[in-house]
Formats: sequence, C-alpha cells, structure tokens
Amino acid sequence: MKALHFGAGNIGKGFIGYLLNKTGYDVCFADINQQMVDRLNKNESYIVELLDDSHTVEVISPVTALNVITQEARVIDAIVEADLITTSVGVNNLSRIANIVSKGLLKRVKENKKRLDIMANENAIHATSTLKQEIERHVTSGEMKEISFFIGFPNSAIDRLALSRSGGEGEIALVEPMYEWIINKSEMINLDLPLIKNASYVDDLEPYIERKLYIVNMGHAATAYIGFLTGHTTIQSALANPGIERFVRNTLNEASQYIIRKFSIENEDMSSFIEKTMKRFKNENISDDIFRVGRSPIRKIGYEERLTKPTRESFDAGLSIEYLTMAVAAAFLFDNPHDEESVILQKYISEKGIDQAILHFTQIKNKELRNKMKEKYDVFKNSSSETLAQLIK
Ligand SMILES: NC(=O)C1=CN([C@@H]2O[C@H](COP(=O)(O)OP(=O)(O)OC[C@H]3O[C@@H](n4cnc5c(N)ncnc54)[C@H](O)[C@@H]3O)[C@@H](O)[C@H]2O)C=CC1
Ligand SMILES: O=P(O)(O)OC[C@H]1O[C@](O)(CO)[C@@H](O)[C@@H]1O
Repeated sequence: MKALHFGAGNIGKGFIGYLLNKTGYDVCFADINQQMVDRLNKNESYIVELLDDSHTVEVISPVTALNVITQEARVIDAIVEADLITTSVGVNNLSRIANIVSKGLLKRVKENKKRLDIMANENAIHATSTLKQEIERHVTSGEMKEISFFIGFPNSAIDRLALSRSGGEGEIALVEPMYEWIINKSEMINLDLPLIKNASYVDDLEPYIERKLYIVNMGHAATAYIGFLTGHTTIQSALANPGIERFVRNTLNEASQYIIRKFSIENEDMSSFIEKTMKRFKNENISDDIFRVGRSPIRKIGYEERLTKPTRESFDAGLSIEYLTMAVAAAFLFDNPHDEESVILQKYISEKGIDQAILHFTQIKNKELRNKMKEKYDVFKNSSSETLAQLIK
C-alpha cells in the first residue's frame, strides 16, 4: 500500500508517517524543504524517539520523499498511484498545496478509478473540508463533481506532542508516548483498506475535535503566552511556577464549561481529561519552546480558534471568562521577531491600537466582551514580569 503525506515536519514524521508505516504503508513525504527531502531519501528511513523515561527508539522504514516544487510531475504521479493521501503542513498552508493536489486528482480520476481518501491532519476544525474548498478553487464544477465521485475528504482530529531534531543519524522525530488520531468514518469513501493502526473511527467528530482544540490546544497556547509574558522560555519551566500552573488550570476549567454543556460530558470525565492534559504539558522529558507552542498567534486568536471561541461562547452563556480573557490578552502581547504572524500582529497594534486589533483579529462583535479583553491587555502591558507573576496568582 502506498501513502503520500504532505508535510515531513514534526507531526508528519512523528505521528502520521509513523502510524501509516505501522499499518503497512510505504510512505512518501512531499515537502518544500529540500534538505529534509534529501535527508529522508539518503537513509530511506528516520528515527522516532519516545519522550518518556526510557527514550525508546524506533527506525521507520522504508520512506521516500519528494519536493513539491521541483518535482511536481512526480508528486502528481504519486497522487495518481496513492492508496491514501494525508497532510500535516499547517492549516494555513493547505491553500498552498491545493493546486498540485488538484492537478494530481484530475489526472487520477482519468487514469485510476480506485476510490481514495484524502485527510488533512491539522489543528483546526474541519481542516479536510478546508482543503476540499481550496481544491474547488482550482477546478471547474464539473471536474469537482468527478473528483467527488472517486475521492473522499474525511475530517480528523490529531493529538500528540511532536518535536524533532536533526543529528548525524538523520531525521529524528521526538514524540510523547500518548497519541490520538480520530477519523470521521462517515466521510470516508474507501472502506476497503485496513484500518490505520491505533486510530479511532467515529461517525461524529465534533466532540473530539472541539475538545482537542478548545481544551488541549487552548491550554497549551495559554501556557505559552503567559509563560512568555513572565519571562519563561519553555512550557515546562512556566508550569513549574505554581502561579502559572494555577492560571492554566483556571483557563482549562473555564473552557471546559463550554465543552461540558455543549456535548453533555460528565464533570468527572472532564476533570480527569484536564489532569491528563496538564501531565502531558508538564512532561519533564520534553523541553518545549514557548515560541514553538505560541507560534502563529493571529491564527490562534481567530474567531473559530482555540482562544476566542471558548471565550465568546462562555461569555454568551453567562459563564466565567476571567482567565480566558487574560489568555487572549496575553496572546496580543506575544512578541517574537522570528514569527511572521507575531510581527504582523505587533505592527498592527502599534499602528491601529489594541481596540481595533481585538476587533480585527478576533472578529468579536460584542463590545463588552472586547472591552474585557482590552482591560486585561492594558494591565498586562503596563506590568513588569514580576508584577505579572503576582497578578495571575
Ligand atoms: N507538533 C505538534 O505537536 C502538533 C502539530 N499539529 C498540527 O500538525 C500540523 C503540522 O505541525 P508540525 O508538524 O508541528 O509543523 P512543522 O513545521 O514541523 O511541519 C510542517 C511541514 O510542512 C511543510 N510544508 C509547509 N508548507 C508546505 C507546502 N506548501 N507543501 C509541502 N510541505 C509544506 C514544512 O516544510 C514542514 O516540513 C499543524 O497543522 C499543527 O497545528 C497537531 C498536533 C500536534
Ligand atoms: O500549529 P499549532 O496549532 O501550534 O500546533 C502545535 C500544537 O498542538 C499540540 O499538538 C497539542 O496537540 C502541541 O504540541 C502544539 O503546541
């Protein structure tokens, strides 16, 4: 079986490629990073190291890699021949792969009538549907109809802390032991393939993807932004501070009220989910950079995203948003000169002011809610990191 995976990054190698390999697929990675492509092709393998006390190491082989820009024709052929296509390029990059994927699918539906599923595995609600919409922009409605007859677009939710390092031994993916890949079976078109090893198949993805994004990713982002403001460089050092740990727990407790109500989840189940999540964040076998976890702040304060959605839903329901609004405010202060979105965000705030920035980036209509965020922003902005550490206690 052949799998084509777009994005040979941390999740591509450490999670998706790993499980596809375990299921029996020959995995071909498609990426824009030529050095990565060369390293993977040189060894026809990479290493996955578990971030637990034993640091177990596994070699993932065989793998190959293609450059989506310089080897377009070969990527298109790989689309024609694939039994499964997956991505983890970052949700904002789905529009960038849509052109080549469309070309491949148009060729495929002429030459290979086998049904095929494409799955975008990104931290976002309905990422695969987003990819499908992007593909629609590159083909006629008639072509899309033909594509939709043969190609399925199942959405999924993925969860695994994945980092990496490159060493003399080649590509090394560093991953926590725990992982969760949940796939919407009702959107699949090809049910003849073996199930992906240890993936879960459900008919309703919503509770899983919302819990992932609005609890796990929200809490992680909140840790990064508050950690940054209080002068920490890693998630682990931030959470070693009892005040920050309490702060993060409080954001998780607030956001969980929205999830509990929406999906009728038991309080006890949510509490144990939060405990598990905190334990993962605090994993001492990981040194997780604040800038990695806080990356792309504009994406993370978007209307449907991890910080904004639980805050506005909780506000509308009359629930507490004291800590969530602090987390949003901290995101607006995330200043990393190496992060394109952070640079754009800070420039926007300095030119147009925080009021306009909150409206522009969160798209929240309610002025009262925006003002609550602004109040927190003003307090944070005018506090030293020491005062801040006191404030969030
Ligand atoms: N790292 C993590 O712990 C987790 C990440 N995710 C999600 O997985 C996705 C990937 O994240 P990471 O692997 O951490 O990022 P990453 O930056 O390590 O990997 C992304 C890869 O995509 C490639 N890429 C970018 N644009 C491309 C394009 N146009 N065509 C082909 N390849 C392209 C990059 O060169 C890179 O190798 C994101 O959506 C992220 O939100 C989800 C759960 C955990
Ligand atoms: O691109 P994003 O959304 O920051 O994705 C990476 C984040 O998702 C997480 O996987 C949580 O599953 C974290 O490891 C990481 O902070």
